[in-house]
Amino acid sequence: MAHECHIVVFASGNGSNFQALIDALSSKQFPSARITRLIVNRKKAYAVTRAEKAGIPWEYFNLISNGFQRAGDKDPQHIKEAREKYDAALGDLVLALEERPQLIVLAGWMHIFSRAFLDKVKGEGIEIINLHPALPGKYDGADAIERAYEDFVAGKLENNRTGIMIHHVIDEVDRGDPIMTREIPLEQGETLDQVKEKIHAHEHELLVEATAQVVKGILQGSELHLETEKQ
Ligand SMILES: Nc1nc2c(c(=O)[nH]1)N[C@@H](CN(C=O)c1ccc(C(=O)N[C@@H](CCC(=O)O)C(=O)O)cc1)CN2
Ligand SMILES: NCC(=O)N[C@@H]1O[C@H](COP(=O)([O-])[O-])[C@@H](O)[C@H]1O
Repeated sequence: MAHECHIVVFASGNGSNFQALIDALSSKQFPSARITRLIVNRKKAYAVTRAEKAGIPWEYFNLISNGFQRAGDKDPQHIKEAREKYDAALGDLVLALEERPQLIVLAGWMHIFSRAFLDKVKGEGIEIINLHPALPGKYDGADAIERAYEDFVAGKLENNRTGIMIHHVIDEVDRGDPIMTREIPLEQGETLDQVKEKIHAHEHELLVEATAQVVKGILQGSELHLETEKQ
């Protein structure tokens, strides 16, 4: 049977990048892969609607509504412990999936993982990649597009260019090795919404390209493993 790469997508919002992956995987050009689950941490994420339309099972798993953190609790130690318990439970959830993934794609997932998730999942050989709307080493964290645009308007954006990247996920946020990057020039007079629209269009392309590259590597690795086992 042809080997197939199982992908779990994590999202927190609209899911347009998730949709780009759904559409790409239905084409013959994409290497053998299937999105076996969507995981969201926001109940109203439109990504859920996209999953339902595509017949992809989905799971809502939230730090507060699943009881890991009390709403309004501001104690830093409580928050740290709650996040670690949530992350460990989310890792267990992934590892318990009937179709265990070989790849996790963070497509607009707005939660910073602790090592409680990363070590558990990576320890089982599952790769994690993330889409970030900035170039390596620039605008780490949330609201990257808005911050780059603010610098552009203030005449402080280097070469009047921002960009996007897909990178391996490590503990340090947005500092994992880049897989693919793309520079995006900003033009005088562009509004923030126009810039966002332009960036999202590039994201949809690059995320598909980068995911296909990672999937090919996973499939080749599996074939090599199977060959070795036969010897
Ligand atoms: N350990 C890692 N976790 C995550 C990474 C990563 O590289 N390492 N990438 C992020 C995705 N991301 C940027 O690409 C990102 C997402 C969210 C945040 C953030 O500040 N989150 C806050 C909550 C914000 C909110 O709920 O609106 C938080 O988690 O407290 C920063 C960067 C995914 N995880
Ligand atoms: N730091 C992570 C981050 O900012 N990710 C960004 O969230 C958006 C999700 O859009 P989508 O829900 O339409 O795919 C995308 O722009 C993605 O780069």
